[in-house]
Formats: sequence, C-alpha cells, structure tokens
Amino acid sequence: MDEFDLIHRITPRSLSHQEIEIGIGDDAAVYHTKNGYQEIVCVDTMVDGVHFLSSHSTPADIGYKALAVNISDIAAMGGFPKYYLVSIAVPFGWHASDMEAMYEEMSKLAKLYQMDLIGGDTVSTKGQMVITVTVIGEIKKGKACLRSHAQPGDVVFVTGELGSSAAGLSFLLEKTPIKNKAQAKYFINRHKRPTPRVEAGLICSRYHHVALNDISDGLASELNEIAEASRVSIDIYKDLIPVHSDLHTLHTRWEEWVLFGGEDFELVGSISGDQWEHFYQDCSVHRIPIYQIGRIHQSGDAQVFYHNGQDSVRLEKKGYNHFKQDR
Ligand SMILES: Nc1ncnc2c1ncn2[C@@H]1O[C@H](COP(=O)(O)OP(=O)(O)O)[C@@H](O)[C@H]1O
Ligand SMILES: Cc1ncc(C[n+]2csc(CCOP(=O)(O)OP(=O)(O)O)c2C)c(N)n1
Ligand SMILES: [Mg+2]
Ligand SMILES: [Mg+2]
Ligand SMILES: [Mg+2]
Repeated sequence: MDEFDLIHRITPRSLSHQEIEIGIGDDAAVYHTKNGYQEIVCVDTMVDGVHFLSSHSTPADIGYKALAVNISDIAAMGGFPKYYLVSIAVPFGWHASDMEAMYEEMSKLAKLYQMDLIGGDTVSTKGQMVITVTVIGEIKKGKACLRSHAQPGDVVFVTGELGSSAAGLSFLLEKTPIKNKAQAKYFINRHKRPTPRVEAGLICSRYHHVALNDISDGLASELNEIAEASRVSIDIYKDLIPVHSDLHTLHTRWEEWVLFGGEDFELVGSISGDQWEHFYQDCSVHRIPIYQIGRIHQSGDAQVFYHNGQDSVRLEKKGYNHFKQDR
C-alpha cells in the first residue's frame, strides 16, 4: 500500500460546499465562513481494543462509527456538520482495500449530511489501528445548546432508547449468550452503527436555552456533566426512561447498561417547561422520538437522583472512563 496512492484514491471527486477553496492536496484546508454563523469543531479518537475490536468489526464498521460519533458531538451542540478530517494510524497487516472500504463507508454517511472530506493524516503503526476524526460544523450565532443551559424547572428529555448499544457490546464480547440471532443482530447494530441525532439537535437549537449532551459515556455521566456545568440538580425516573422491550430479558444487569453503558449516541438535554409541549409536537411532526425522563431542580451542589418507585439513589458520574478500566 502506497501512502500517496491511498490519498489520491480517497480524495473526493466533487464537493458539496462551494465555500471550500482548498480541500485535500495542500498543507492545510482553506474554506470561507458564513456571516451570522459560528463554527463548531470536535474531535474523537477510536482505538482498536478500546473502542472496537478489529476481529469483530469490519473496516467499514470502524469508519462508520468513527465519523458518526463526531457528527453526534456536533448534533449535541445543536449544529449541523459540514466538513471532516480523518487521521489514521494503519497497522502493517492492513490492505489498501481495507482502507478503501473504510473511506467508502465514511463517504456514504457523510453524503447523508452533504459533508465534505477536507483533509487528514496517514501514518503506519506497529501497534493497533487508531482513527481520529475531526468534524467542523456550523450553527447560527448564539444558538449553541450548551451543557450549562439547564435551569430549575426545565424538563429533562432523551431522544431514544438507552442501553441497547451496551447490550450489543455484551453480545459481541460473549458476556451475554445469543439465544435469538435476529435479536442479537439488532442490538449489535445499535452498537456498531449508531445514528447521530442531527435533526433533533437542529430542532433544539431553534428553542431558547436548551441544554444538550450526547450519550457516549453513559446517561449517568452525561447528566452529571449537565448538572455540574449548569450548577443544578437533576431528578430522573426509571419508569420514564425509554428502553427496548427485550432489554430486560437479556441480562439481569440490564439497568446498568441503561445508566452506565454508554455509546447510545442519543441526545439528553433539558428545555423550559413552557416550551416543552411545542417542542414535543415539533419533534413528533419530524418523526423524532422524544421522551421526558425527569426535571431540573435548584441546588447548591450538582447531583443527579434516580427515582425507582419509593427508592431514590444518587447517580454518580460513573460510566465509561478511560483511566478506570481493568487493564
Ligand atoms: N487531550 C485533550 N486535550 C484538550 N482537550 C481535551 C482533551 N481531551 C478532551 N478534551 C476536551 O474536553 C472536553 C470533554 O471531552 P469528552 O469527554 O471527550 O467530550 P465528548 O464526550 O463530548 O466527546 C471537550 O471539550 C474536549 O474537547
Ligand atoms: C472492545 C470494546 N470495549 C469496550 C467498549 C465500550 N466503550 C469504549 S469507549 C466508550 C465510551 C465512549 O468513548 P469515548 O472515547 O469516551 O468517547 P467520548 O466520550 O469522548 O465521545 C465505551 C462505552 C467498546 N466500544 N469496545
Ligand atoms: Mg470526546
Ligand atoms: Mg459529546
Ligand atoms: Mg464524543
């Protein structure tokens, strides 16, 4: 595999955005920015053995998820994605065809949002595959949905079922036995191919002072981030959290998947009570699932409470933590 040949092969033949002056092919990309908009930039890295297993995921799966998780971070700001850059450390065993399959899948996902690949970096590694994707998006000035926007009285919501990605991972890692192949396939797909909630994020950005976060590390962790950034407390109710109807049949510890599993890439956030009904209808019209799961409360210290019938427990900021895994 030749590096320059590879770059040539992955260079897009056409671009969706006229604002690009220089894409792939020079020392850096150059594009024009629009008046009245702000740019949003994020980057997330995925590592073989930590974020995926190359023995269980195809290059296409890996490429898809590396881009999707970054689009999800743009969605979690209420923005829309425009450009992406891909940096890869390629293990010696990989073939040009693997790389092409990976880029092809990213390009398919990018097309759904008219995103353009404008650069990246390619290196070899004696170690594991590492892929880092940067996404640049846009949002109307002052409309970003910040973690610090939650206010006492707000309704807390999520955009879809939680725990399904963790269930899929559990099947993949053979921690949960597969009894029904079609069922396992559904959950594994939720894990490998999350759909970033771009449209939901865009709707959120049209309302006043919405707080948002995407669920990568787990509901408990993301809610604690909102509580800390907004200096509020949060109450959520077990019975209101949307989960797949089969989830509880898969494992006795399914509730841990819901609260701490992560990688569902749904959005969790809050909106004022007086906007809630209108917002809910707006989402319904656009066929975006939205569920109220709790309320924001005034508080001196930022805490998250999980109510289960008579019981209520404090949800700690635990979930996926890179430096607290068994190594
Ligand atoms: N190594 C790093 N250097 C600088 N900033 C970082 C680094 N790692 C994370 N951040 C920043 O810390 C914040 C939280 O990161 P992270 O938890 O990865 O966000 P997310 O879960 O939305 O991907 C983000 O603003 C991110 O840009
Ligand atoms: C092989 C494997 N083991 C464990 C996991 C679970 N896992 C890995 S990283 C992660 C959290 C999300 O990744 P992170 O890099 O923290 O994303 P960010 O919060 O920055 O978006 C989870 C739940 C996985 N996806 N694959
Ligand atoms: Mg991150
Ligand atoms: Mg995020
Ligand atoms: Mg992220």
